[in-house]
Amino acid sequence: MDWSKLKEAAASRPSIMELFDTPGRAQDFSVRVGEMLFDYSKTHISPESRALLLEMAEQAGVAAKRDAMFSGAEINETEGRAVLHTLLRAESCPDGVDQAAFDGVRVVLEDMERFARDVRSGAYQGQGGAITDVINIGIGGSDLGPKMATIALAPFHDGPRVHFVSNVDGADIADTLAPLDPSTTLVIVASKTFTTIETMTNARTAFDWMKGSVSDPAAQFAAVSTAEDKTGDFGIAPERVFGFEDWVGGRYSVWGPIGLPLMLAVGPERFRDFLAGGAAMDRHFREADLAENMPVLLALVGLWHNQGCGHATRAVLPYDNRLSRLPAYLQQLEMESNGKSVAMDGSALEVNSGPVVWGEPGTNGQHAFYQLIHQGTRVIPCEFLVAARGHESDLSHHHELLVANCLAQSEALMVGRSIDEARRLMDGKFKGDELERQARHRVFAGDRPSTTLIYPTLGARELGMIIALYEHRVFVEGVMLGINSFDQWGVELGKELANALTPLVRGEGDVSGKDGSTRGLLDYVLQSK
Ligand SMILES: O=P(O)(O)OC[C@H]1O[C@H](O)[C@H](O)[C@@H](O)[C@@H]1O
Repeated sequence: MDWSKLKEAAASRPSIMELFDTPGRAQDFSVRVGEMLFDYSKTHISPESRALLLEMAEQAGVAAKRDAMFSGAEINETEGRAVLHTLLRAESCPDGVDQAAFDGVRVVLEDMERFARDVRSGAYQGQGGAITDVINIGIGGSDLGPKMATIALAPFHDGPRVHFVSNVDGADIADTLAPLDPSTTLVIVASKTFTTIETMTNARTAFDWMKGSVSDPAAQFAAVSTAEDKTGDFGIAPERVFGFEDWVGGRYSVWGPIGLPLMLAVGPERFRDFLAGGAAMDRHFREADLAENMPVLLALVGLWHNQGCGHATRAVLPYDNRLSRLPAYLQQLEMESNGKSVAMDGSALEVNSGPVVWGEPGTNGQHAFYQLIHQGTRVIPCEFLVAARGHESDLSHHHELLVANCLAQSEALMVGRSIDEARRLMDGKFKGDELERQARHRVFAGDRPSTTLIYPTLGARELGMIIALYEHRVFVEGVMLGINSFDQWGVELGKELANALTPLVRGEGDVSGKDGSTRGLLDYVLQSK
């Protein structure tokens, strides 16, 4: 892929305000899927640079690679696997996919639904009565997705309380277990591999806690994994083991059994709405022309900012408090998928890989880091998300303020405040050189890009659409960068070294092979024991 034209186009970009001289820009640079609207007009992308980006998408074979993914081709070449998380939400068996795989997904979904109904109705009980609390023990993809989605759909919670434990830091599980009654708690051990050290350590701690109070602790455990044999070794009965296949990547797994805590919280019907939202975005992604395709356009905006303009980070700013974990979820989805230096063919990447993704919900971030976004020396493209309506109809004045703040931020970023305006503001308060000096601090350069994703209200369907939108965005960016978005070799080295260091932290073994810094830190730990 030749990135030089994109870099040239980015280097000679007109200002965003100039681009708005063309009538109809807001409509032309917006796209809808159902009632969801993505507005990318407040960026420096001109009709010409958009045409260039679309041409690059054509050249990269985005459409063919998308079709290959949906039909179950082994596009995860470094692990020899298909990439079929979309099958978890498919309404019919896609061409090319084995009918048995589709049927298998439906069977597990129905098993989950039966179990969720039993837990929610009290037909399945703990040894002290109906289940009041569920703890999901998992990390990475086995935690971030279900946790983010469970928080997002809080208005629909009508099941047991759901808690999440991920960190190997004993503080996480200790704080979670402290207020709970083991005899009415269900523990879900969620791990694709069922080998992840953090999850297995937390699961054993939870088991011991349970054993202290009930006669049959394993009876209050369920498991979600691709390694069903290992769940048996842990003592979990097969009827509470929900399996999935290795063609579902961890960070793409919330749609299947990894979503069990969400289903327990909101019920099987809402979970189906969540799946339907994902399937609706899949349909759009498969059927819409690239130029009208929301995930493709979101990806092109990302590539324009990162690989074109050289902006190394992007902020995800949900004006939707229940999407508070979306930035953390997207950090895994985007940075684990596209944080690579090697192209699919083993050659070094010629451009930067995926950006650093970060963010916090608005309006909180406004009172913390937006200063840098508005006046810092680096440009940070912002991605706003906002619902037109909140769930709290009796608090609509809160929501009006929320929406006004969201729109104000994207406007302020684009329009800025000139030195003349700043001088006018300071006039009368200061004079001469002091007026000039004071005015300069109050200038906003403006011309800073942002996009806005707006939807009627955050329901299960909308959440499904949003997550699938971002999944496909990551896919398109990965295709255009020529990388494999579906492996994660970069997490392995740290795990191996942690295993080797664990005995040294206990004071066992020889530290002489370690570097000076690591030896010094080990010394500190051992002396503090
Ligand atoms: O679900 P598990 O097998 O326990 O894996 C949990 C997580 O750990 C790994 O280190 C990967 O980087 C993640 O992609 C994965 O989601």
